[in-house]
Amino acid sequence: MSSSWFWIVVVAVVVLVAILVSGLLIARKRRISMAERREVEEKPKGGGYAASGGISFASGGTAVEAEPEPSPEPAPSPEPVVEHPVEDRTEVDGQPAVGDDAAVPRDSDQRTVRDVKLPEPVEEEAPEAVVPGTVEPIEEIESPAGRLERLRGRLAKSRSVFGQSLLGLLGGGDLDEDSWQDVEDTLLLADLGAATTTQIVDRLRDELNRRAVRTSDEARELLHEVLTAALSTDAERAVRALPHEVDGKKQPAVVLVAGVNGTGKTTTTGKLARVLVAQGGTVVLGAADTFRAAAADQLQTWGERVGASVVRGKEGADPAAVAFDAVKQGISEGVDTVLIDTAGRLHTKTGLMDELGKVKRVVEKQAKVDEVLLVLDATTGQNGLAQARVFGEVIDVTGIVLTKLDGTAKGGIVFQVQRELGVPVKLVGLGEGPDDLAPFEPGAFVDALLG
Ligand SMILES: Nc1nc2c(ncn2[C@@H]2O[C@H](COP(=O)(O)OP(=O)(O)OP(=O)(O)O)[C@@H](O)[C@H]2O)c(=O)[nH]1
Repeated sequence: MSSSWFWIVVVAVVVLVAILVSGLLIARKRRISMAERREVEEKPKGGGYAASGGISFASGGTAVEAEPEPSPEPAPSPEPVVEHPVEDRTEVDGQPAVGDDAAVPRDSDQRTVRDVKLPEPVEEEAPEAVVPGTVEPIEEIESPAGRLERLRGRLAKSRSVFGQSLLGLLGGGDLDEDSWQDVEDTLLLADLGAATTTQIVDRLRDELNRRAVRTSDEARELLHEVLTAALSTDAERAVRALPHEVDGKKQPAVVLVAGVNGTGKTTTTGKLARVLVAQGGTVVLGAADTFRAAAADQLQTWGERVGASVVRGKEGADPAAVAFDAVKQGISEGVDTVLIDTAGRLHTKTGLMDELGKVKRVVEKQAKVDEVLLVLDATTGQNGLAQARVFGEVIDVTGIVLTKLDGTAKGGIVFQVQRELGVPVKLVGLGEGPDDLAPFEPGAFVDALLG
């Protein structure tokens, strides 16, 4: 019994020792595996790749002065970073967020031309000048160079839709049929008319292939050349408004200004008088618009302003009689130019159109009409062309004045008017101001269109 108890105690001790030893081994094994795992977790992310600094972003526009990025680390990043316009953005933590570009344009350069307000040209204060024979001081006229600069600014509207889209299309090199269709549409939308558009597109296609145009500068040069050529004419663009001699006696130049209502005849007559007087000429203004009393008053104001005498009749008087009197006075005073402002008339009213023919015939009883300027409002587009055709049948139009070019994105009407009427555009009206009249020069005009 005692020996059996002895063996039971021995076996129990052996089992206890075995359990203790294996428990120790398992515990040790577990400690090692946990320690190893901690080691793996402590490895740097990215498989051990360590960048030397933060990623630098730069805006696409003008370079902004670099500033070190604020960092939680004591040592600032050596890499320059671009200032980040946080206040302009939707997110508040200063970090890029998905889609935030779509919500807020970060780069002001991305704004379209339409959003930009063009600065008005700075008006220089005109010094006073005195016309010989008058005591009234009159304003000095802006130089022709200044007026051309104004043309550039005023045509900016046309430029944004016309020049820029054409340059965009052509500057890209080889054009597919869709792109050529876009070029054609742009020209038609700018009122160049079907015939002129076809001519210009054909020419552009030929030249684009021949010259292998690749850059926007080359495209601009080509466009400039083709458009200028489409505007050129053999006809004289000078306004015939200077005196000449008849039988050894000075004869004033007679200029008749015609057009439908509201195109800007009176304003153009006044502006023209201003240019002539500023060049030292003497002018008589004939207010042959006897339908609208205000028109004669308007011309009278212009006369006082520029130092020209005005001949006017009673309201409803025969316009031909007023025109006759104006020329008579001009001859007797020995002035250089007689400018006759006629009444606006609808080109569809045969009676009024006939009357215009009569004005010319009556005036020519004493002096030749040297220039018949037809004033067309550029904003009326194709309608202006229809007017011009009818006027051309009644009186011999010798020059076109295209007014209100400042108010239209369709400067292209110039091309059509000249091509279809065979009459040169001589002057362009660019606003209501006294100096907003400029000579028409194809090169300068195309320059302004293309920007
Ligand atoms: N923006 C702009 N306005 C112009 C231009 N030329 C004339 N105007 C304005 O067009 C309006 C009509 O001008 P008028 O000179 O009275 O026109 P009109 O042809 O004599 O008019 P009627 O006597 O009614 O036949 C006026 O408000 C002018 O200031 C121009 O080149 N640009």
